[in-house]
Amino acid sequence: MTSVLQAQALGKKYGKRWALRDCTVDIPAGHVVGLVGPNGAGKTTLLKLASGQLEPTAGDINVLGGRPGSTPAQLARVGFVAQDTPVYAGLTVAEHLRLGARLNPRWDAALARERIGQLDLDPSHRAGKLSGGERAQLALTLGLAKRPELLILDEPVASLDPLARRDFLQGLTEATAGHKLNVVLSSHLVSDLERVCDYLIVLVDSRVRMAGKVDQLLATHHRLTGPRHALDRLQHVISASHTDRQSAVVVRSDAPIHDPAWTVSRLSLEDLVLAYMDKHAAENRRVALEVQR
Ligand SMILES: Nc1ncnc2c1ncn2[C@@H]1O[C@H](COP(=O)(O)OP(=O)(O)OP(=O)(O)O)[C@@H](O)[C@H]1O
Repeated sequence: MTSVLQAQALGKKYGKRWALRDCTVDIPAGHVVGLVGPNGAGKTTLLKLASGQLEPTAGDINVLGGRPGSTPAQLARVGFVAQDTPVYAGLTVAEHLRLGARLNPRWDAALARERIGQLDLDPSHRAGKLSGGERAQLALTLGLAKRPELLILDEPVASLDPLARRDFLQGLTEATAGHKLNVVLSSHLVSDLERVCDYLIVLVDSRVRMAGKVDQLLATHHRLTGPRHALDRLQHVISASHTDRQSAVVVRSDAPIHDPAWTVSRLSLEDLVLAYMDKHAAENRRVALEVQR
């Protein structure tokens, strides 16, 4: 299998309003995939459609070769950790594990016990009394012990302090290193995604603006600074900002840029994501295409 998730013209309406519209995406297998985009881009809606919690209003979605949530077997293959790391406040850590064992046919009790031990969580502690970081770790443990083929995490670290975020992401990296686990993780924190993801998708207004392996994306995008009049010599402009004479431009190019008018520097992943999220970016790309003609 080459894709874990394929969506074709996928749409979801709440009442009269589209939350996700005409979304076409192909998420390859064998990666820890970061999903990033502005508020309201449709990330949570897409992830809920992928885990079978929502039904599409339009289009098709296919996860691990099946329709999300269509059968108990399909449900068992996909794990989902929602925003705000949902756990039952009144249940103890041990009761969460027992519940996980009862609800999940592929439950890995040894993995769950081992992780809870490593995290130094008291099994008799009620989840409502755990810190935000501990709750997130408990939710991740439940997601991993389900032994899914695809684990979906929707902004799992949003409310955590930097130390708890680091511990959570480290736990995720360790868990994925040992197993053939596909992960799709949404977050606004690009630096966090950079730490764990080897593939990145930027979703803006339901559309995939950028997708690819992180190392390839960084190798094929460049920041250029130079005189504004040299702008029309550039192709594949992703974003641009100008002063009267100077322009700072993000371009996509597989080949090195040798035009002496431009000073070329490397981009951070965060700058690259911002360039694609820039609301003028689509307009810039259109201009670049016109320049090419
Ligand atoms: N249950 C709902 N009822 C009505 N509208 C909704 C519902 N859930 C989401 N929406 C709307 O759908 C759009 C997409 O929301 P979604 O939560 O998927 O975006 P997102 O990219 O995950 O945003 P964020 O980064 O803020 O979490 C938004 O305009 C949102 O207001």
